[in-house]
Amino acid sequence: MTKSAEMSSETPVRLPVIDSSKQDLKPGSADWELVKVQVRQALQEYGCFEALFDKVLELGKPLIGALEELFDLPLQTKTRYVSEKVFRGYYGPKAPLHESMVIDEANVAENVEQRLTNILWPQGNSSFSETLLSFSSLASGLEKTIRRMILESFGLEKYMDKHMESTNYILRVMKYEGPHTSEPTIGARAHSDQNMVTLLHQNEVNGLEIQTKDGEWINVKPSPASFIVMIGESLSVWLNGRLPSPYHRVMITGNKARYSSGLFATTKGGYKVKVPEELVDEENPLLFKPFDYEEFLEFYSTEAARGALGSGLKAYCSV
Ligand SMILES: O=C(O)CCC(=O)C(=O)O
Ligand SMILES: [Fe+2]
Repeated sequence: MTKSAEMSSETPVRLPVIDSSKQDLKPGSADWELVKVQVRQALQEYGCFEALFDKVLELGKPLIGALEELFDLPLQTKTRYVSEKVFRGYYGPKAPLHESMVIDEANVAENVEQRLTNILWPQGNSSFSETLLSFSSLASGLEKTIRRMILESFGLEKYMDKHMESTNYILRVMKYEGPHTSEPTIGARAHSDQNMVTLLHQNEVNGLEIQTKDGEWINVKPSPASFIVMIGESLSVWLNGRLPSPYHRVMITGNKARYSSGLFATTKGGYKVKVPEELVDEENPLLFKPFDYEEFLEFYSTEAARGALGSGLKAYCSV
């Protein structure tokens, strides 16, 4: 672990950076077609890229302020936030570093307000709700653009409405305590995301690392005006393996806390994720069976299943 962390600090490889802020980024425009090609290339190679998106810059400060306010609450307040669904609610503090809160349908105002904010602040906290909502709607808007580009790049845009109708935007906000050492310390173990597409934004404390096809770890140093965009296993499966979902981890050093926010586009329960017939032929046999993401999560939530499945979703639904 230490060895590869050292290697990563020396590697000059950088994630592709794609300007996604252009005013007229409308389907069919020249800019759209250009960005679409860049997105497809980056995802093919890394399953991931840095999307410059000016509008997120001004949200940075209020967002980090909201996360500080949230994680500074007493533990007995934070643990009031629970959910009957797996992988939602409050997690932590996990030794030694990590806490997080996860909420469903984070782009829906009433949901954020009633299910999260009012539980933590019974007297209300509208600026907190508004800040989280602004982040979720900005990120989900960009996610839609990117999803459309990906689908178009495979000639599969006719599935776009179905994709959007079945999407649940989950927000996960995270705090990693600084370990007070210059030795890289694990904040999040190496994993690939199991959902469709992930968009990440962080404060100035770096730590995210992405593994390349060659097994090298890239240190991600995002601009404050960007999102890191990553393909999850669900989309990789839907595309019959055509795009990779990258392995990544978080390594923390130093004294400052790292805050990050992730918008996870997932598939609602009751919808099957099924490889489109256009991607299956003699040369490309069907690799994955249709699955329900929420059923998968239920199954995956037990320690034993995680051990048995190893790589997660792909093992669960492989033909
Ligand atoms: O904190 C980050 O930047 C990444 C977190 C992550 O990989 C995850 O929540 O799946
Ligand atoms: Fe992740």
